[in-house]
Amino acid sequence: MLKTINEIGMIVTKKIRAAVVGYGNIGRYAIEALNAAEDFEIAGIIRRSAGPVSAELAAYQVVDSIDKLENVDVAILCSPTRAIKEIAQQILAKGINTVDSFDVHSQIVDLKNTLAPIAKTHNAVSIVAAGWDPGSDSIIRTLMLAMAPKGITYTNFGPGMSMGHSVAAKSIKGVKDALSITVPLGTGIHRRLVYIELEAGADFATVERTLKADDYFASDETHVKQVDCIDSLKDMGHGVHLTHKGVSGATQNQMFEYSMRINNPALTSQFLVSAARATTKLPAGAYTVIEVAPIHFLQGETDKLIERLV
Ligand SMILES: NC(=O)C1=CN([C@@H]2O[C@H](COP(=O)(O)OP(=O)(O)OC[C@H]3O[C@@H](n4cnc5c(N)ncnc54)[C@H](OP(=O)(O)O)[C@@H]3O)[C@@H](O)[C@H]2O)C=CC1
Ligand SMILES: N[C@@H](CCCC(=O)C(=O)O)C(=O)O
Repeated sequence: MLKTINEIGMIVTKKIRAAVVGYGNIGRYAIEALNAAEDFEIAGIIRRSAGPVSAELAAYQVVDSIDKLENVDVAILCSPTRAIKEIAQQILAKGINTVDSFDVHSQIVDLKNTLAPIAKTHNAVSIVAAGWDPGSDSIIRTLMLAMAPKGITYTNFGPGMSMGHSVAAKSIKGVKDALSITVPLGTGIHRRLVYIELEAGADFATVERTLKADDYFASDETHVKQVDCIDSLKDMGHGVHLTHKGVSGATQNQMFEYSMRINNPALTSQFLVSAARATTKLPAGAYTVIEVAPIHFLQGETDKLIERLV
């Protein structure tokens, strides 16, 4: 809940009004997660083209610009990673908080530093890279390092569907649909199996070459296979096995593990909603998840949460 002061100076609480930007996999599950969170209400859904509204969205305002929605506290950006920087800048400049699950790890610092001055100028908050990896896994890696500051952490994904890699593959000219499966080879090394459904007349060899040169794939062993129908292969399950072996103080051989098997968009969207809540509790600026106090992600009174969790 948001605490605000009304016209006669009284403190009142109200639900956090969230807008969902982009109605793909993450967008769909974001609506589900918002509906399950009692401190949120859905201000509307922003699509590139508002078009005719499908039955499942009939209960919501579907618009092509955030300006057409009223009193939005936070925009949950469910757009492709490569569109996030542009969209976040525009929305923060209107004084509206943003959260995203931007997942190009090497560009997160740049994204945060680009958004921070805009957020501060317009009294808004942005939490970037707030899915599960980057996102909740980033917090686990941070904790592991706090518990054993010397040592090596391995992040082993899958096997499962990477949304980021699938979106990157789908964006290549000539690709109708794509599914990128991440296969763990151990010690943080992965193989990519990318299934591609081509547009009529597209050349497979050109698509394969373009895909293998894309930053999402260039540094991993990548196999591209042409198929007739992506939908018949698609399963949005994924997972991670994180390990850290290191040293606490001067004592060696400290071993930590963290594992999960998940529905990828459901977890990503849930954490985005938790991050959207956190934006309402922070001073203006841009943050990664490891810079946010964990309690800010949760609904409820501070003392009660401390009693339950600490
Ligand atoms: N950090 C993490 O842990 C994770 C991050 N992600 C990130 O989430 C992103 C979205 O994934 P997913 O929901 O599967 O993707 P989808 O392709 O299913 O959905 C993206 C939606 O964004 C809109 N869109 C499409 N192209 C553009 C564009 N060029 N510019 C602006 N908007 C566009 C469309 O919605 P509309 O037609 O309504 O406009 C589309 O449906 C991925 O790129 C991935 O990087 C995903 C999972 C985990
Ligand atoms: N960012 C990922 C989530 C983490 C898994 C991953 O990075 C991978 O499979 O390569 C995704 O978009 O699904």
